[in-house]
Amino acid sequence: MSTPRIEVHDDSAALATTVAGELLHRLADAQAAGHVPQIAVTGGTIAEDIHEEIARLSPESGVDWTKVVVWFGDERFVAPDSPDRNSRHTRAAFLDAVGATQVHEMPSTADAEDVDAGATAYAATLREHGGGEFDIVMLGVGPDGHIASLFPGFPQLDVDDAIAVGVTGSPKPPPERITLTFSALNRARSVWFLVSGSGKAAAVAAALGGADVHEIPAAGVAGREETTWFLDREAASAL
Ligand SMILES: O=C(O)[C@H](O)[C@@H](O)[C@H](O)[C@H](O)COP(=O)(O)O
Repeated sequence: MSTPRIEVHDDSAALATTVAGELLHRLADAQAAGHVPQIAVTGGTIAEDIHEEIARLSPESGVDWTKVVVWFGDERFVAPDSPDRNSRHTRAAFLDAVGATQVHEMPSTADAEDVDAGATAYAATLREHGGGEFDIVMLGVGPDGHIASLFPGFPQLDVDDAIAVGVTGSPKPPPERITLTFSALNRARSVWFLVSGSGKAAAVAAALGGADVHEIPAAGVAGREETTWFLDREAASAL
């Protein structure tokens, strides 16, 4: 487990541009070394800003997005055309624009009979590709310290024999979701937390201050080689 590194940027726009640029830089380096990088993306508002910056900056980056494997850290278990689908937003924000072709969406209600079956199917797909050999996992953080769809006090926090699980009764709507587990997330070489706004400041301080993972799930994730908290000033204001 790597020691967390903290980067504080003036505002969400600077944060989004920095993260997008760093991601493209890492992907280009990996491809130059003959590696097909695997990343996991997240939902949420700062992620959306970052994704739009990736689309803007990618043409100059030299990254071949047909040689990047894209996974999702979590997804809402809703209809495929629902505006709640993270994959729908992520495709619109950058995946379609950059020409990504190796994108593994989590099942929707059209793909699986229930959320647990959907999680089982996604875990099987992950295992076909190495079982979560993520180079970079990007995670937004909720005001309650949740990451992906791992919420405080939920039983999924204690699941250590599966890499993806179903969630029902999510405190953040919609209620049904599929999420990677700590087991999967902590396999990543690099974990990047993407956090903007004063509403997250307490959760950021708690996560970095050694909070229990059952109270602040963000405290339960670290990369094997790198853990970086990309913050804006507001999100860093309680540090
Ligand atoms: O599907 C989801 O809802 C997201 O994956 C979720 O984990 C998100 O990343 C955080 O809730 C932060 O979201 P914001 O950046 O919008 O606060």
